[in-house]
Amino acid sequence: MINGQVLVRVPASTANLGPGFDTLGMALSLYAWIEMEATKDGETVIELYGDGLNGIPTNKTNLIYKVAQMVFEEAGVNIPELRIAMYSDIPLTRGLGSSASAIVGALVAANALAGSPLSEDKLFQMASELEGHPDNVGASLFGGIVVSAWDGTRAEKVRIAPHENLEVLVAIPSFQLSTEKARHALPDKLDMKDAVFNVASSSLLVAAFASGNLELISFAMRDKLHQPYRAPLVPGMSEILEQATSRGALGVALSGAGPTLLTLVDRRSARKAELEAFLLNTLKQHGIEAQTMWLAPALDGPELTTFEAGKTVPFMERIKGEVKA
Ligand SMILES: Nc1ncnc2c1ncn2[C@@H]1O[C@H](COP(=O)(O)OP(=O)(O)OP(=O)(O)O)[C@@H](O)[C@H]1O
Ligand SMILES: N[C@@H](CCO)C(=O)O
Repeated sequence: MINGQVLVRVPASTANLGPGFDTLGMALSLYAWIEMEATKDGETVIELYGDGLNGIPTNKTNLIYKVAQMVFEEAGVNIPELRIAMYSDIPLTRGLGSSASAIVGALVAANALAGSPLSEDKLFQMASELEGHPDNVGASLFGGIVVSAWDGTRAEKVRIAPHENLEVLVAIPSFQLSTEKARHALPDKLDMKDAVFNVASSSLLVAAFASGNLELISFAMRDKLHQPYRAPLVPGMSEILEQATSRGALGVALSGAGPTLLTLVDRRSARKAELEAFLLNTLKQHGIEAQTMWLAPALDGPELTTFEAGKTVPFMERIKGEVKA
C-alpha cells in the first residue's frame, strides 16, 4: 500500500448514443472526484460533499468502499480500512453514468493506493462485470467515444477520438429514473426488422464517428430497440427525438437509461439557442422541469494525482476551481 492519498477525477458518460444499446459510450466533460487513503486507526470514514450525493450511504454499504475492497482482494494485498471523500457534478440516476463514474473512480483509486497491481484491462473487465454492461464504464475509463462488446465473460473495446467540432447539449429532467426501472420497460423479444434497423444504424454511426462524417449522424442515430419502449417514462421524449434535428441538432438520443435527453451539436452552429429553448419548452409543455448543460466529449479517462502522507489539504480545497456547480 502506498503511504499517502490518491485523488481521481472521473468523467461522466452517455451510453447507447441512440442505436448502440449497451455498446456505444462517450465520456463527457462533467466530473466526479474521489479521494482515498488507508486509515491507520482501523476506522472507515466516508465523506460526501455537495448536494449532488444526497442519499448515498456513508457506511460500508457504499459502492465506492465495496469496489475498493474488491480491488484489494483481487490484488492480494492486505485489506485496509479507508478514508474516502467524494464530490460529484454528475447528477445521480439521470442517465449520465453516475454509477459507472463511482465504479471506475473506486477501481482506479484503490488500484493506485495498492501500488497499481491491476492492469487497465483488468479494471475494465471488473467494471463491466460490476455495472452489467461496458458502455458507461468503458467511456469513463478510456475517454472519448468507446465502442465496446461484452459477452458476459470478457469485454473488448475500441476508442474513437471525437470530432473536434462535436459539442453536446443535455436536458436533464428534475426527476430520477433508475437504470433498473428503465430496463424493465424493455421487451423480451424484438421484431427482426427492428433488430436489422439497429444493426445498420449503430454500424453506420460508428463509421460516421470514426471517419468524422458529422452529416451522417442524424440518419444513423436512430433506434428501435430501446427508446420507443422507454419513451412513456419520459414525457416529451418522443417529440424531442422526432424534432431535435430540425431544430439544429446533428443527432438526438435518450442518454443511457434516461431521463436525460442528449443532442450532438456542431460547435459552429448558429442555432444553439433555438435548440436549447426547444428542449426546455418541450419538456415544460409536458410538465417536466429540466436543466440544460453544454458539454464537450471528454477526451481522457480518469486523472490521477497522488499526495504524500501528512499533507492534509482539505478535499474541497484540492478540487476547488474545477467544480462546475
Ligand atoms: N458516488 C456514488 N457512491 C455510491 N453510489 C453511487 C454513486 N453514484 C451513483 N451511485 C449509485 O448508482 C445509482 C444510479 O445508477 P443508475 O445506473 O440507476 O443511474 P446512472 O448511472 O446515473 O445513469 P445511467 O446508467 O443510465 O447512465 C444511484 O442511485 C446510487 O445507488
Ligand atoms: N446501456 C444501458 C445504459 C444505462 O446504464 C441502458 O440503456 O440500460
